Amino acid sequence: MTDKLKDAKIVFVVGGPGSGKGTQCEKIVAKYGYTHLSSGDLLRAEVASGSERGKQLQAIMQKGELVPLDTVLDMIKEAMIAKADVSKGYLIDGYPREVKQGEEFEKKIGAPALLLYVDAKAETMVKRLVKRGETSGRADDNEETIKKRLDLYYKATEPVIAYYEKRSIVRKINSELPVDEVFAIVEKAIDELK
Ligand SMILES: Nc1ncnc2c1ncn2[C@H]1C[C@H](O)[C@@H](COP(=O)(O)OP(=O)(O)OP(=O)(O)O)O1
Ligand SMILES: Nc1ncnc2c1ncn2[C@H]1C[C@H](O)[C@@H](COP(=O)(O)O)O1
Ligand SMILES: [Mg+2]
Repeated sequence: MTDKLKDAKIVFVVGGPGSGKGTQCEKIVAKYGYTHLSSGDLLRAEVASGSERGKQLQAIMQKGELVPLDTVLDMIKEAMIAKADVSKGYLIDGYPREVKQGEEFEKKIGAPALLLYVDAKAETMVKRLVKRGETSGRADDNEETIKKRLDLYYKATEPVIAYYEKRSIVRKINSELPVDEVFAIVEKAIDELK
């Protein structure tokens, strides 16, 4: 574990592709001043840098697959340390994607205080992503890759929720509702943390 992060308030934000994780994180940042770290955004920044590693990551992400655990965990840890002196809390969005990622995070960084489980129906997620794909420029917002991302979510990521439910830190958020109504549920979960 890293000393600089030993007292960090950590919130995992988990949910299917297009469930609304990033949308809710933005609202949490605006109200609570937390640090938002999306593993997907960190990876896309590496891709955008044009590095050799970025090229390899792009190929994996375009197929809707998961990048290697160490790559993403190192990026998150580095970004957390960079904000350690000023952060009021961390939103770790899109991580863990599988139980092993959660275990390794806890060994190397620390334990989450809360897991926000952003829940929407598959049909809703697909519709949102297809629409987002009209303007996002994301190489993975196309129907073929969306299907793979969804399949992988149900297979690899849903078990993460069951794993943390045993510790009673999971708050399920109904993301079928309009954005502000979803946020009202999120606020209650964050307020309980204080
Ligand atoms: N409650 C909502 N109602 C309607 N549209 C929503 C809602 N929440 C988010 N959206 C829209 C905004 C985006 O265009 C799209 C996906 O939301 P977003 O927050 O980017 O999802 P996400 O971060 O979970 O997806 P990804 O896993 O692909 O990063 O859906
Ligand atoms: N935590 C992660 N582990 C492995 N791969 C990841 C992780 N977070 C993001 N990725 C890769 C694979 C995803 O399909 C893309 C996009 O992520 P998103 O959360 O939808 O922005 O990046
Ligand atoms: Mg997102």
